[in-house]
Amino acid sequence: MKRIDGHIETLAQYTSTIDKGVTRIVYTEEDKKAKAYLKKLMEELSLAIHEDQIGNIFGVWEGSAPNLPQVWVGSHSDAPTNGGKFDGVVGLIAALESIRILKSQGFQPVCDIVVVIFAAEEPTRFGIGCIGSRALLGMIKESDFDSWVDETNRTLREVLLENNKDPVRVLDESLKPDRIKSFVELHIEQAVVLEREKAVIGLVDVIAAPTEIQLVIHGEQRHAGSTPMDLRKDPVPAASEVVLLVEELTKQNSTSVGTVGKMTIKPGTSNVIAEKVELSIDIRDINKEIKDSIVLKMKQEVSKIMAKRGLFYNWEVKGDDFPSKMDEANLQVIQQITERLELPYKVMPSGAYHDALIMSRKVRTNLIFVPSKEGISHAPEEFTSTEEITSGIKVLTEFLKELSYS
Ligand SMILES: NC(=O)N[C@@H](O)C(=O)O
Ligand SMILES: [Mn+2]
Ligand SMILES: [Mn+2]
Repeated sequence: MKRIDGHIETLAQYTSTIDKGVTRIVYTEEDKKAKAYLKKLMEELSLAIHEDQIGNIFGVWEGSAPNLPQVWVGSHSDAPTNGGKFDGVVGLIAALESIRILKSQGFQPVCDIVVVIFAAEEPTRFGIGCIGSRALLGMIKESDFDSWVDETNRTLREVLLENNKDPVRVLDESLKPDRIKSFVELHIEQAVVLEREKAVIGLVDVIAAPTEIQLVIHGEQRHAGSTPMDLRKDPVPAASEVVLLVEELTKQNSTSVGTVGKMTIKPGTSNVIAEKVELSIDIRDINKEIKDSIVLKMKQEVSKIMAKRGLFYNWEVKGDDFPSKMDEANLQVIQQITERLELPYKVMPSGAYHDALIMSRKVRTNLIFVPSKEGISHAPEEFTSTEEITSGIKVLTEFLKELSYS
C-alpha cells in the first residue's frame, strides 16, 4: 500500500503548477520526468523497455512463447491543467504492481505482457486527445503534424523534432494489431456512480466519444467607451450565445454532454472591444447518431447567430470520434474474476474517453474502473483510496494471469 501511495505522490511532484493540482503537459520537462520515473519502475521489474517516435513507452515481460500475440496493459501519465494525481497514473501503477505481484508468485506468462505508457491522452496541448494511441494504430495523417498546433503556435511536427523525434518515422511505426491479443486499462471512474452504488469495481461496456471543435469568432477591435452599441461588431456576446447553445442542445438528451472549457478573448483588455474570441467545444455521447445530430444542429445555429450579428467565424473540427463497445467476452472474464474476489461491481459506460477508446478500434479492449471520491476528476480534489486501487489491482492481476497463460 505504501508503495502505491509513494508512486502516486512522487509522480504528483512532476507538475508545472506548484499550487493547484497537477499539470503535466505532453513533451514538457515534467512529462519527461514522470516518464523517466515510470521507466525506472519498469527497469526494477526487469522489463525490456523501448519508446516509439511519438513518445509511447513499452515495458515488455517476455513470455515463454514470445511469438504469440501479446497482452497489453497500460494508461497515460500526462495530466490536464490543474488536474488530479490519479487520472492515468493509477492505471500505470496498477499495471506495474500486477507484474510485481505475478513475478513474486513465480508466475511465467506464455505470451508477452507489455506495459504501455501512452504518450499523450489529454487534449490539453494540441486540442485532440490520445495522440499516442492514435499514432500507434496508424490513425494520424501526415497533415495532422502541421495542423495540430499548441498555444505557442508550435505544430506537433515542430515539437516532435525539438524532442529529437522523427514525425516521418511515426507514420512508419504503426503497429500490426494482430500482434496484440488484447489490451486492458485500469482507470479512475471520474464520476460518482460507483460511490453512489457502493461498488468498488466498474466494468465498462461502452466508452463515450468526443467531437472536439475549435470556434474562432472575428469581431472589430474598438474603444469600449467611444463606440456606440449599434456600431459594434463584438464577438463576445456572440460567443455567449454559443456557450448557452452548447448547454441547451446537450441538455435535451440524458446521454449527451457539452462543454466549453476554454474561451480566450483577444486582446483581453477591459476597455477594448474584442478583436476575436476562441472557444473550445467538446460534445460527447455514447450514441453516435445523437452526438452527430447535436453537432450538426449546433453548426447550423452558430451560422445563424453569426449572420444575425454580421460576424465572420471559423469552425474547425479538431477531432471526431465514435463511441466504442468494450470486448464482451473479456468483460465476462473480468466479471467472473471480480465475483470470485467478492468485490461489489457495476457494468457501466464511461463518459470520459481513454486510450482504450482508440485501442478498441483495432484490438480487443477492456476498461476497468475504480471509484473517484464524490465523482471529482480533472481537479485538484481528485481522489481514489489506496484500498480501492488495491482492489482494482487484484482484478487486473488475475485478468493478466488468465490472459497470458494460454
Ligand atoms: N480519462 C480522461 O480523463 N480522459 C480525458 O482526457 C477526457 O477528456 O475524457
Ligand atoms: Mn483526463
Ligand atoms: Mn485519463
